[in-house]
Amino acid sequence: MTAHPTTGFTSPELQGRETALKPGYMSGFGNSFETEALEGALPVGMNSPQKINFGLYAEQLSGSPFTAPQATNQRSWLYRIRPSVKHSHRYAKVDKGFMRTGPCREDTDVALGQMRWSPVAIPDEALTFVTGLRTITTAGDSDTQVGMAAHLAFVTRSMGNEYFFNADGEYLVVAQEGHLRFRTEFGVIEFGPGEICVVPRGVIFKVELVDGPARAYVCENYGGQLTLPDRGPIGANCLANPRDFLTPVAAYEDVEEESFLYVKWGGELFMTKIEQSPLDVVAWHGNYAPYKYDLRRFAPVGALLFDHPDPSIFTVLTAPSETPGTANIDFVIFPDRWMVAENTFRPPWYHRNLMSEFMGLVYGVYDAKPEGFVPGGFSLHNQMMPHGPDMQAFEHASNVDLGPVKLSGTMAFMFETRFPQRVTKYAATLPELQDSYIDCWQGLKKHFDPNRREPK
Ligand SMILES: O=C(O)Cc1cc(O)ccc1O
Ligand SMILES: [Fe+2]
Repeated sequence: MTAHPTTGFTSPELQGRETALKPGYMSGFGNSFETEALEGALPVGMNSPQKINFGLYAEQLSGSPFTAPQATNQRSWLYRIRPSVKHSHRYAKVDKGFMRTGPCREDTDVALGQMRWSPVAIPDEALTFVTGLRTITTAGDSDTQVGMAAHLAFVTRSMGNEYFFNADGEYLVVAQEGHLRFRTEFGVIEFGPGEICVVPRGVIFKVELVDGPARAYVCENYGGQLTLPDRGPIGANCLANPRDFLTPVAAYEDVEEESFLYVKWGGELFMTKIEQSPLDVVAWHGNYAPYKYDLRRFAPVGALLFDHPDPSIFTVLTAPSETPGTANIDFVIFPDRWMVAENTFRPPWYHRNLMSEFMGLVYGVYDAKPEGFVPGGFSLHNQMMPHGPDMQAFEHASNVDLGPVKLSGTMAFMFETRFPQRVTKYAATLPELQDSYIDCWQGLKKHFDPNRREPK
């Protein structure tokens, strides 16, 4: 496997070398990349010559309208053994299992309120990334390209001659247990707990296990692509830095055997049989491609003297809407960090929010919920539903001596959207749904005393 000579990112050369860059990846966010698995496969200076080296076909994959402004225009050119159109016969609708797509208003008896689930155990049955995808919430409408879905993915079996693409949105996959290998049209991405992988809408891939059964949280973005947030007065550095995003170098399969291509389109699942592997892209260039990111590379910026800033300072990626500052999705993390604020209630404040908040915990302890919110579990604080630290966290944070404290070994995250999130029937009927969640605030005491003044 060799990358394009001009990029310098050739995987064999990097193998075994102590380098910031992992073998097989190119660094940067939203770059115009170019990479070839066979030297000379990329046409030079043009996209579509009359004939292409090695008898390859040229194909454009557009992630934005052709006419999108330069800053949001996304497309890649793929040089492949056969064009994708040869990768499909007639599509047949197949059982979509527990996959749901917004708008989805399933009849559930679930009462309005704050919700939390214990981790759902990885099932014993054989599940691929496709059959093991279980939708927890949906928001907005995939047809109008607004909103999102939050899913759990259980993977107990690698996909062999099965491949998949999602026409309804892009996937942001947050590994929680076990490593996953995404073999995509663009190359191979391997990642595990603490890392994320983003697969843009329409990109064909299959998922393999690396070290045993895996569980992941997945955000499906129906809207415009996830991008880096503007840093404003923070300046040119910190938070998620572009160089830490890794896109794979080209890698292809030249496999002539019957394969099954699954397609999620319009909220339904379809399948078509093809005669060969669709991962036959020998070279590609462009800025529309999958990538991975290690969340531990996130450089947090926070309160240096007093008060608790809004969690938007921990935004890793954002999918903007047409309204400035009102995201279709913000992907926010709560990583290791020092707490140093003086005379401050340090955990999240009590709040009610226009945006709805789906949270998960990859590992460690979340400071607002030391009990009950455990790795692999998840919670939903929907539009305008009040929430905040549980009684135990409130009493502790209100009375503890405020020296510098490091929150270590922790990684919580939030999928935050401007839309209300509708809970699926699957999620509403899970035995892991915690009936007693709201009791965590029941013990909050009345401390009010008109004569009590805190010392200045
Ligand atoms: O609800 C939560 O736990 C997430 C959250 C964290 C925080 O520091 C401030 C606001 C917020 O919604
Ligand atoms: Fe919140």
